[in-house]
Amino acid sequence: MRTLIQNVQILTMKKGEKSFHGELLIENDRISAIGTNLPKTEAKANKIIDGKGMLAMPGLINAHQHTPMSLLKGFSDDCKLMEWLEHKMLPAEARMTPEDIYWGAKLAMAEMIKSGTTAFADMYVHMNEIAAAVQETGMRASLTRGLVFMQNDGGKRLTEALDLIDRWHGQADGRITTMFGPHAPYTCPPEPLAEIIKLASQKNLPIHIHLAETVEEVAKIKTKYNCSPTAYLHNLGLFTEAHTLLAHGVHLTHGDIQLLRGMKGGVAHNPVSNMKLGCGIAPVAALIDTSVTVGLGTDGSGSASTVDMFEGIKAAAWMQKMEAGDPSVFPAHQVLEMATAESAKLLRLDHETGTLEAGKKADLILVDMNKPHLQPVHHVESLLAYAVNGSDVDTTIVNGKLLMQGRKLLTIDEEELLHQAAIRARRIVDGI
Ligand SMILES: CSC[C@H]1O[C@@H](n2cnc3c(O)ncnc32)[C@H](O)[C@@H]1O
Ligand SMILES: [Zn+2]
Repeated sequence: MRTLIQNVQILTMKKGEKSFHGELLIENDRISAIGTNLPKTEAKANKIIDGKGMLAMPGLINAHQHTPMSLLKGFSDDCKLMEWLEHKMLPAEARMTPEDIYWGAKLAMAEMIKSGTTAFADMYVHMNEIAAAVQETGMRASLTRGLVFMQNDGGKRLTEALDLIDRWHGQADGRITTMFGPHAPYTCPPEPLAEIIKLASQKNLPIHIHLAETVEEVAKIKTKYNCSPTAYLHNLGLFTEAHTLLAHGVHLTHGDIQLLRGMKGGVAHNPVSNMKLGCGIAPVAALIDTSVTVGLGTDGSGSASTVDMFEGIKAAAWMQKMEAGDPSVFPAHQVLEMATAESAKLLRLDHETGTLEAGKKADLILVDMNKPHLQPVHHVESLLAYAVNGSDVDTTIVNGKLLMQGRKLLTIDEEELLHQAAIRARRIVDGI
């Protein structure tokens, strides 16, 4: 199958490359050619997409998500993280059936496809159902069985994590990869955490974990282990043993950031969730100055209310400009890079996605720029970072396959999805 997208403005997100008018040829799952006036592309194509008025860019990569929490959006807002988690989310999650997880995950995937996300990192439970939803929807995902060791059934959960890895790593035409997912320093004692780090190192698989999200977490770990959450993970060898995706990293001291220097992986910054839960402002500039990779995530819509990465892009830029008291920090190109190429590094997918290049996977979106709020186009990247909304995405392509065109979902029955989500969400929260 060869698809040609012609007559389109292209932003590759390759370092130092400006946007240009041209064409892009997709052969099966990969980009085979990209540029201006490519020779004989029309003759080679089975399908032609006219990109007039559109902007082609790499699909956005959501580096931290809990997809089934889409069923809990708006259920508990305006309260502190621990209260939100312990009194609202956990009781609701205890009522979710595997089928609820499947439909909740699919609901988040529909929202992601419709707002320009092509790949995401997920941490949750009942991962077979989430993997099945990924297989059907056509998205790319790095899946993690979240591991909480507060009760005695941690062993069973670890077995489930290993089962996810055995069954799904590399499946769905390679669109699914897996990680280990110890939930957070405050839910994972040293012994099981050390075991997980050893397993991740042996299997050469990454670890996805929440870190230093609240001041309460920092105080808890200090009381329990007499160190910071970051030092706790460092002392267990995490940052040298495994590629690590750290979600949040809000409360990091200068000393903590030094412990992250040279780590494989990096930090998923979740500005919307952090602001909405009143957690604080992550030291993104200091992390980047220390050569720590910082990608962008939304967190689940149970906290963030939305998994629209274009909202995250705006929030990240504005939050850092405000914090620095300097509008020149985090310019448009840099925040777009966080949501694409840098997030790809966190998912260990940068050899395949994150930029538009011949040879890479065809994971890309077309943004419809022919709208009042997106005209005139002085600087494409400024509009993408500060003016585009998720609903401006017209077309979403993953692994060379169209998942949405003209805003119509092509792999999901939207009507059935909305019906299932509504009845299930009502049942789950009823009486909590
Ligand atoms: C064991 S699966 C994942 C687990 O994480 C919970 N969760 C969702 N968002 C957050 C967050 O911001 N901080 C900590 N934990 C979070 C989710 O409810 C699941 O129980
Ligand atoms: Zn989270």
